Amino acid sequence: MLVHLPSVLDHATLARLREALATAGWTDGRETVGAQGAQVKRNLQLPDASPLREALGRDVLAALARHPLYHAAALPLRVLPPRFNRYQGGGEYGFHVDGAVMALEDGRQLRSDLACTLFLSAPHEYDGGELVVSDTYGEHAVKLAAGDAVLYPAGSLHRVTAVTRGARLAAFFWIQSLVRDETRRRTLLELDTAIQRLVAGDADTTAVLQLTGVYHNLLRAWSET
Ligand SMILES: O=C(O)CCC(=O)C(=O)O
Ligand SMILES: [Fe+2]
Repeated sequence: MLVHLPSVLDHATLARLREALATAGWTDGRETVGAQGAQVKRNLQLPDASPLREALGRDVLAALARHPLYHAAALPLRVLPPRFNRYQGGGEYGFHVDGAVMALEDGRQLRSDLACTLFLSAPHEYDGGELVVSDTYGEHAVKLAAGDAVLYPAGSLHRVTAVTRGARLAAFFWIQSLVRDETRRRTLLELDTAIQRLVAGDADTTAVLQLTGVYHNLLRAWSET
């Protein structure tokens, strides 16, 4: 399931992040992947130890914390601090699957259920740079407005096509969800969305209450902490 999260960043925050990244010190993106990833990865990243990455990563997480669809779709339990990447001059990232288990800074581990890319460049600023996610329905090319994000399964084959003009800036990170199974996560999102629609309309409040109970009881049954 791919979920589009519109307007994660407001204009002011987006402008501030872009200004900070314009003068940042970038390093080879191959530093954060294994041998297989290194064969297909051609991009730049902010180094993990960079204080700028930490500060901007906090801004990204704070913006996501205010986004209702992010919570409804991801049901986040743990999140890896965001990284920032830059593709330019033919830079690309070939088909790969993200590592299943990642180390958090506090020594705990994170199972990467979901990956998230937050676009920081507008589509007209670069050619190429589509995030292509392959699933049982085929390949989906994603290129979003600056400030928008997409959630996709970290276990899906995905790639970023070569950026042949301009530069593509993005933040990316991984999420361990309270609900590991994608079908269950999708069911909860659909139920949640339907309930929100009923609440916004003129629905029978007793029925809405009952459905809300069903939602929470399914979440209780399916969530792992
Ligand atoms: O740049 C992107 O949109 C995705 C990057 C990616 O797939 C990765 O770093 O594993
Ligand atoms: Fe990836």
